[in-house]
Amino acid sequence: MAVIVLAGTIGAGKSSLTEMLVKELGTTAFYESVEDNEVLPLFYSDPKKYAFLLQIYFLNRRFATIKKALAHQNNVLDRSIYEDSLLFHLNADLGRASEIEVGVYDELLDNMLEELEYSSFKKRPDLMIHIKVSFETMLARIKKRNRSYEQIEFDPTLYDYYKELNRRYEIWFDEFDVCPKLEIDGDRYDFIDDDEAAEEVLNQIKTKLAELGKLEEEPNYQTTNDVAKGILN
Ligand SMILES: Nc1ncnc2c1ncn2[C@@H]1O[C@H](COP(=O)(O)OP(=O)(O)OP(=O)(O)O)[C@@H](O)[C@H]1O
Ligand SMILES: Nc1nc(=O)c2ncn([C@H]3C[C@H](O)[C@@H](CO)O3)c2[nH]1
Repeated sequence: MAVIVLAGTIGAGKSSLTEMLVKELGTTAFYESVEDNEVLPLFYSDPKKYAFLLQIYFLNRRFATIKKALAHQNNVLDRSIYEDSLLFHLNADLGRASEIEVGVYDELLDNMLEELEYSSFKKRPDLMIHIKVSFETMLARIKKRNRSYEQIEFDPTLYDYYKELNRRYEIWFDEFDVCPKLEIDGDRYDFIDDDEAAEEVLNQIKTKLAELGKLEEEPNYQTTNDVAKGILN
């Protein structure tokens, strides 16, 4: 069984790579709640009012997703529960959550992580993949995807928010030690429009999975270096 989680800043390419990866590996995708998320547009229109509510919403949805995902043999999760705290604390540092809210949230998150770690699930991800992008690429991708409430034209303060978020993500990933990890260069590889880049990225992931013993022999799957062949075990 392999649980793969994709991490990265806003617009890094997590949903896109999730889709590619599940096709390649024949596994199941679990996407973050965006289109059906009624709190997200509220948060962007009034972050101070809705930061805490959005965070509780995401935490609840992520926990439910993890429970569902762990019922499957192999799966890919678009964004991990380990990033929630990073996003919330950035908002808290910007004065969008009170001290009490921060305390309640941190305790709730700890409780949920403990539940994943020690109770019936007993499961950490098998691989964390971080898509690293520069701030310039982050801005370009947010623009390209064009969700109205995420646009800097909609709220110019988002420029500093995005810049700080991207900076914190790099530190967060360097320090992340919950499970094996891999970084993909999202600036270098346009895995959306360039087939060779897509193949290269998939090969990097499959090679890492093979190193971890999470790919098994299967002739339909091949990497260019021939190290990793197979489906997730
Ligand atoms: N490597 C890439 N090269 C070029 N374009 C990309 C790449 N990755 C993603 N994109 C494009 O960038 C935009 C954002 O990608 P995507 O929605 O996958 O990001 P995300 O990390 O899931 O974002 P969010 O966390 O905000 O939901 C999309 O328009 C997508 O087509
Ligand atoms: N504040 C905040 N906390 C989270 O835990 C969180 N998770 C995702 N998001 C925002 C980023 C994208 O706009 C959009 C899709 O990723 O949702 C979050 N925002």
